Amino acid sequence: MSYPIKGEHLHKHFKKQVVLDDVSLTLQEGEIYGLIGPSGSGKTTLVRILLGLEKADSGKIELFERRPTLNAFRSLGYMAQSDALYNELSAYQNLEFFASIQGMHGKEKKQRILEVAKAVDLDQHLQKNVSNFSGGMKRRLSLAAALVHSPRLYLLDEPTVGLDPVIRRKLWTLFHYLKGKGATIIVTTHVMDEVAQCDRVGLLSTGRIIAEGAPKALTAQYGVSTVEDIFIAIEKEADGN
Ligand SMILES: Nc1ncnc2c1ncn2[C@@H]1O[C@H](COP(=O)(O)OP(=O)(O)OP(=O)(O)O)[C@@H](O)[C@H]1O
Repeated sequence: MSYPIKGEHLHKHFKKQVVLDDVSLTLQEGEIYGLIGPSGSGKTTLVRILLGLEKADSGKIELFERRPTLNAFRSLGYMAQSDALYNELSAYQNLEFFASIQGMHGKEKKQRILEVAKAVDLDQHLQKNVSNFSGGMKRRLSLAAALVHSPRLYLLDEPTVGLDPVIRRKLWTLFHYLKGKGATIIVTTHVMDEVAQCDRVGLLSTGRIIAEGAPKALTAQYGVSTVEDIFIAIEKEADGN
């Protein structure tokens, strides 16, 4: 089985704070991997290290079974927690920008922009300036920007935050569709019904992945009925309760 991304023995600290303490994870091709953990447990830091946006103090990353190059990092589909969009441009122009830096042009670019806009339900709003978008519309546009070049690997940092349940469900249908096409997805989330939709989940706490596996296998391992119960137990432990 090939693996699109692998992090080995990753360590990271900010000043005196140890954020990642020997984290290793390997994603399998075509899986949706949910990264969960208490707020501040290092999920975003881990994702940013896997993306090459942050440097680990030590440890190793492989992308598509190779030492990553800048181009390999750039080819990934990344959706950050805060939207990195150009407010003064239209949604179409934003997507055009992201498609262009991925080397797309001409008819193919235009067609793909329309496709991804439709996938996130923004095809009727492409000519609007992003400054007039709601928070949820901006999230969806950020996701469309991450999809535009059809990457094989997506790193999505809380992609559904602030979205209504109908749109959230639509986006998860889209994630499953992408998976069906062979893409691999790592997604951070606090939403437990999303966790249940992941093939595997990694629980990050105090800088370590303390448990990893299919949601059902994990709940069985912890003797609880939902992943939420594991999560709550971890938070209590972190608070010293
Ligand atoms: N650039 C930075 N400089 C200093 N500290 C940082 C920096 N980035 C993150 N941290 C700290 O590292 C810890 C982990 O942050 P991170 O954003 O990775 O957590 P998270 O699990 O993604 O949290 P959330 O679920 O709230 O998004 C936090 O205590 C945060 O304050």
